Amino acid sequence: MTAQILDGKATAAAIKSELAVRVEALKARGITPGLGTILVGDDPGSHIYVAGKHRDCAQIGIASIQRELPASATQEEIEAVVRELNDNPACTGYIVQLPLPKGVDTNRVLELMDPAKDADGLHPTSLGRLVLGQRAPLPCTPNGVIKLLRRHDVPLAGAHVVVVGRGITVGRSLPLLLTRRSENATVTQCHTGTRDLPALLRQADIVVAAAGVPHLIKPEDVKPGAAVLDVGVSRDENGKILGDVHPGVREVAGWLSPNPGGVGPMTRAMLLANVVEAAELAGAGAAGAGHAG
Ligand SMILES: Nc1nc2c(c(=O)[nH]1)N[C@@H](CN(C=O)c1ccc(C(=O)N[C@@H](CCC(=O)O)C(=O)O)cc1)CN2
Repeated sequence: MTAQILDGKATAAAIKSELAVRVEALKARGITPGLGTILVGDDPGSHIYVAGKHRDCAQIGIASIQRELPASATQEEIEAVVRELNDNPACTGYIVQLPLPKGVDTNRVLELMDPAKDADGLHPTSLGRLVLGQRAPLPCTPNGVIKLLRRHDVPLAGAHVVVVGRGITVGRSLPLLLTRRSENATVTQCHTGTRDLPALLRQADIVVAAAGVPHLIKPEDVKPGAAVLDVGVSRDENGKILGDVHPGVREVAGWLSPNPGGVGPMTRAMLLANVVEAAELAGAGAAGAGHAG
């Protein structure tokens, strides 16, 4: 068997075209969505991702507000930029690119953000709302995983999904999304402390590998026909991406999201979707207020 490729690049392009139409409609009503980014330090991956996010914005008509700080920035300096974007009316939503440099209190920075401007779904209020089943911006990579599966008709209801990883951008929140009634999957969450990971992987209908361990998922660990999504990113000495999934898995899996070209572009598309949706909601609120007055 050779796996069907879950093409994140093409799927993200289709989603971006749909979003461009919605941005045009917002602009016709005098609303211009603006995405802000706060990037601290020299992490090469983070610079690539943030540049990609602003390229995407330009493509679909979202305004860009970029803030960059050196790796030596203090907690206070970073927090001052957060406050500035909270107060900046051109910035309708923003993100703090993670990871922040060592020594910075990430949770304090995230908590200081105006939750109404959280474009990443990583503010404690957004994550709390997700737990409670309330409307909230969804974390971009988990939402991208689900949209990628849905747009390729991979069955989710009743599926056993093994999520490998417990980081805040993917592993922590993906099970929350997958177990909503609308998805109805059953999730086993694994991590570096999991005993006999291969035994659990072999039971999975869907594997989401987000551990950041190169080639952790081997062909013999995958049930024939399963969907395997490669989310983890490590880099070799030349900066080339090494995913969590061994290349041989392609011969066993039924579906495979490549890395690069799989979930990464979907993460960026879901960020744009959060920005557009927040602008639409704010616009609807403003219109409602106008009628009431
Ligand atoms: N504030 C956040 N920080 C981080 C998040 C996040 O969702 N919010 N997720 C990751 C990084 N990330 C988004 O910021 C991200 C990762 C990958 C890609 C992407 O398009 N990757 C390309 C390859 C690009 C390359 O050559 O390196 C692909 O997979 O094809 C976009 C965004 C951690 N931080």
